[in-house]
Amino acid sequence: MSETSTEESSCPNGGSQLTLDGSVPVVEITNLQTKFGRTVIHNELNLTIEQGEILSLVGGSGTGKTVLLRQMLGLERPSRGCVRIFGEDISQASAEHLQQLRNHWGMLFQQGALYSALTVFDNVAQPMRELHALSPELIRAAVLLKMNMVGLGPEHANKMPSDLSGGMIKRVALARALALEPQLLFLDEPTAGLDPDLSESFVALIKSLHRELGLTVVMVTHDLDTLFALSTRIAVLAEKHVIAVGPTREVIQFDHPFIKDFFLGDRGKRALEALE
Ligand SMILES: Nc1ncnc2c1ncn2[C@@H]1O[C@H](COP(=O)(O)OP(=O)(O)OP(=O)(O)O)[C@@H](O)[C@H]1O
Repeated sequence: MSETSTEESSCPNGGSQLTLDGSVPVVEITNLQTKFGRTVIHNELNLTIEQGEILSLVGGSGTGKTVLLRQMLGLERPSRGCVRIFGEDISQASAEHLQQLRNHWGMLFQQGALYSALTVFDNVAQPMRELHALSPELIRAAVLLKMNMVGLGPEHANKMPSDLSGGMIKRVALARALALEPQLLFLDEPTAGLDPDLSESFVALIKSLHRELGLTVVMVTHDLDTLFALSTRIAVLAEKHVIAVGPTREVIQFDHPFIKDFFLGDRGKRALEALE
């Protein structure tokens, strides 16, 4: 885990605030502060994400979206405050426990991040093999099932990442992110680098997987079409914290220069019109 300047990163006693239906939120971030040296990136940042949401994080460049995502993944520790995932304080979790928790979430990195020396099959199988608990037959069946879920037939199993198009790399990376049947999926710029048609079909795939698997999704994206098509709520990062969070239509009404620029420029208006 990489270190920011840590002062007292911990959660208040007493456990998670329950949601309206009495369940524990999937993600609960409380009074989070992130400092690199003297530079404060986040301050008094709060965010709760409930089961089944697709929450998109947006904000200007350098507002700390990626850092926040990495903190939710347990890859970075905040300087202060609390990050609970499935009710567990992950900044206090031991490396071993964090590894177990990681099996409950999947991550799709921006560039796909496939192992270039491994075939499609082996890339998807890798998280399953790391469990050291599944037989080769079970892994084979599960890999083919995950490939099928993302629209890749068995004929692609022995291909190398260098043989794949950008859209296929994203699909393989998504199959790998889903390998351990996570309840929570993190997406970093899922449609970056895809042309509009591929982007649209990848969005449709995420939408159907979200529905079928009952996933909770946390996404960082600059792409307004992707944002509007997928998000059940949007959280806007500015001035070191979440300045607005809610359904798209509510957030875009919020009176803030970043929100006006980002959502109500020409591109934003076109994307909104396409949604109506
Ligand atoms: N390990 C680090 N050490 C020092 N500064 C860092 C570190 N990681 C991130 N930062 C700084 O924290 C700030 C937030 O970075 P982050 O990558 O989270 O921004 P972002 O909102 O994702 O930006 P973008 O939209 O441009 O990708 C940046 O100013 C970055 O330089």
